[in-house]
Amino acid sequence: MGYRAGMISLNADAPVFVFDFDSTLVRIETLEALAELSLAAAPDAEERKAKIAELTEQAMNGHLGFGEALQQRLALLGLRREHVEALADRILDEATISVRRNVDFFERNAERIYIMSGGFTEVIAPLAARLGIAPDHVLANDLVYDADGRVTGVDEANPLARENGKPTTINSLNLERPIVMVGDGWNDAEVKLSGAADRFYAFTEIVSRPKVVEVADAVASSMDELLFAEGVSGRWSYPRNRIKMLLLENIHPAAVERLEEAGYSVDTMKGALDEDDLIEAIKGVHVLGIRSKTTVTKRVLEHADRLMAVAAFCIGTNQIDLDACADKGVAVFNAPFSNTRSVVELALGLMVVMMRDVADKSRQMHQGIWNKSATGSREVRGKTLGIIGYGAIGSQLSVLAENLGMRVLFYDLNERLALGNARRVRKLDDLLAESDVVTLHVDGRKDNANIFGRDQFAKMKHGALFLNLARGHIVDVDALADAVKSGRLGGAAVDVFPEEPRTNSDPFDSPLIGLDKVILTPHVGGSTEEAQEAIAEFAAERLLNYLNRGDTTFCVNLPNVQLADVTRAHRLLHIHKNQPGVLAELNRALSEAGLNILGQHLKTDERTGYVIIDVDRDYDREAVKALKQIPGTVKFRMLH
Ligand SMILES: NC(=O)c1ccc[n+]([C@@H]2O[C@H](COP(=O)([O-])OP(=O)(O)OC[C@H]3O[C@@H](n4cnc5c(N)ncnc54)[C@H](O)[C@@H]3O)[C@@H](O)[C@H]2O)c1
Ligand SMILES: O=C(O)CC[C@@H](O)C(=O)O
Repeated sequence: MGYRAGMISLNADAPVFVFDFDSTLVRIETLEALAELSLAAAPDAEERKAKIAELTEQAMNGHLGFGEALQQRLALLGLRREHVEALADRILDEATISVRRNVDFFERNAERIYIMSGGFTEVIAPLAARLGIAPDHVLANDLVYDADGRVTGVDEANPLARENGKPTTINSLNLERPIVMVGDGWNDAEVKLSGAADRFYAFTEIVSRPKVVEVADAVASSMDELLFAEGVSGRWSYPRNRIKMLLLENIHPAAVERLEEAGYSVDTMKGALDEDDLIEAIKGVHVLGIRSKTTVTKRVLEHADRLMAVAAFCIGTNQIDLDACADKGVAVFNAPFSNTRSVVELALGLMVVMMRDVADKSRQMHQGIWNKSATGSREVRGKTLGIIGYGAIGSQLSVLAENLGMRVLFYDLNERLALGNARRVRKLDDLLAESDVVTLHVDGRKDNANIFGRDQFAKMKHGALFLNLARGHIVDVDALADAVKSGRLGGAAVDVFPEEPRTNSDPFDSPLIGLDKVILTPHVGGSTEEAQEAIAEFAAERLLNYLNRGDTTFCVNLPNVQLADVTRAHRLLHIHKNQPGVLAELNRALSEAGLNILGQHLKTDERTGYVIIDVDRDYDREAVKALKQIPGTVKFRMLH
């Protein structure tokens, strides 16, 4: 279980915290979990479990006295010692996610923390031990067993077995005030309502009960939120669940899982949004996740009131106005490698399929035509492959194509290391004149619009094959359609188009539709299960590193700075326009604020400067705000 360490300490005048257990420190209700174990073989298991769940809800909402509900539920359970032990054995895995994230808070402040539950000491004990909470700070019911290990009830002398058990228990302890009660149920609310606690937080990470929320002093949807609200000097400068992420275009669930596990609030949508809808949706959003169909324009950014980062869960970032993002201090990330192998495999497959005319043969077969013939059907072995754009995809394709026995030529604007026996050509025309197959793998920068048109098709070998799995706007599709119709090209495979539908329910149109010798695929070069999962993990990690520690490694529009976690320091992150004087002003403000600087990094590009300063935690919080006022400041945030 991924528990984390850090530094969160309470001041001497801090409150005593009393935490409920079920649906607060753990995501389960103990009695329901025990029912799963004890009723596994019972013929009427479902009925009894439903009854137990109903009694739990009634008690938690205050419709049934807790003591009575406990007795009735125990009677339905048929519980034995081994069931209780089995649940205790796995209770660490049931800890609530935000509790795992804040285990250091419990460890460091165990003396001011109690766990109080109508559940059972034996089940709570392992988690309490993991959180550093001593047994005498665990207030819960003790089960009574008969000689055969059957549970016969609970220790009736314990007030927690009866109505108003929690307030009675707290009062009997004579704890220092103030006391903060945290829980999801009505019996937790009762502690405050009876005056036994000073503040009550309705804890809603697992379940939110309107009646409980209504009487609460505040709602804590996670431990982070609770610590923030209580002003506990903690690991996080801002509760993570208040940071809203919007992921569009059916991004793989692994990303959602990773980001939610880290404590952020994530909303998802299946399709892309057009500019107007995105303008509406982006308000209040801190992080936007997209793929290739969502365009992030300057106009969208003008309405992005909270945006800190955009993640392209793909390679291409041509759909994002990168400069406008930099000018707003919005960091943009992508996943430059994760789907490259998938594109390469599809390109190779399409080459073989086109060389053998498989698509047309398959279409004929579906029409009942048996056309067994070798005419026009060739091997790829020995043919010349011309790769335009020898980057992550082009260069991998080069290696695999050589392994199939192809001769490889490539053309790239930049110097690139030729892999294997591949040969770099200086002029595109030379590549076009020599290649049996020409494949495009250049990036989607604006300058690449229509770089491949009538002139280029005219310079290709007669009957050569053409592939575009890069970006739609790079190729003049009318010219491509004419080149196929005229027989100049022997075939084409196209995965990307100048106009692509935003969602699977929108229509698709292209001059290439219906042409023989043309294979069309709906921009799926990188759409494999492996690639999508790998992208999700890669991009989510980049976002977390940026949000949690300011690391901009792999950022495509801000200076890249690799940073370690913030420990024993507060981190100030200052993004500014790269203009004279900002750094001098920054240092002046830092010295005026009396900060003890533990570490400093500065990196600039032509547009932007990024300064990261780790400072001793003892400083004047107000003085630091002066950093925001420095002329040229684009964004300032703090992490601790
Ligand atoms: N079909 C899909 O699903 C899919 C999936 C992933 C990537 N892509 C696209 O594939 C393309 C290649 O991706 P990559 O990761 O290999 O990119 P990359 O940035 O690693 O490589 C691109 C290469 O093209 C070169 N280049 C750029 N413009 C050029 C030009 N006009 N002439 C010659 N060379 C030029 C660059 O110097 C670079 O070496 C991108 O457009 C990307 O968006 C498509
Ligand atoms: O998944 C997508 O929408 C785009 C895939 C591909 O074009 C990329 O840029 O990685």
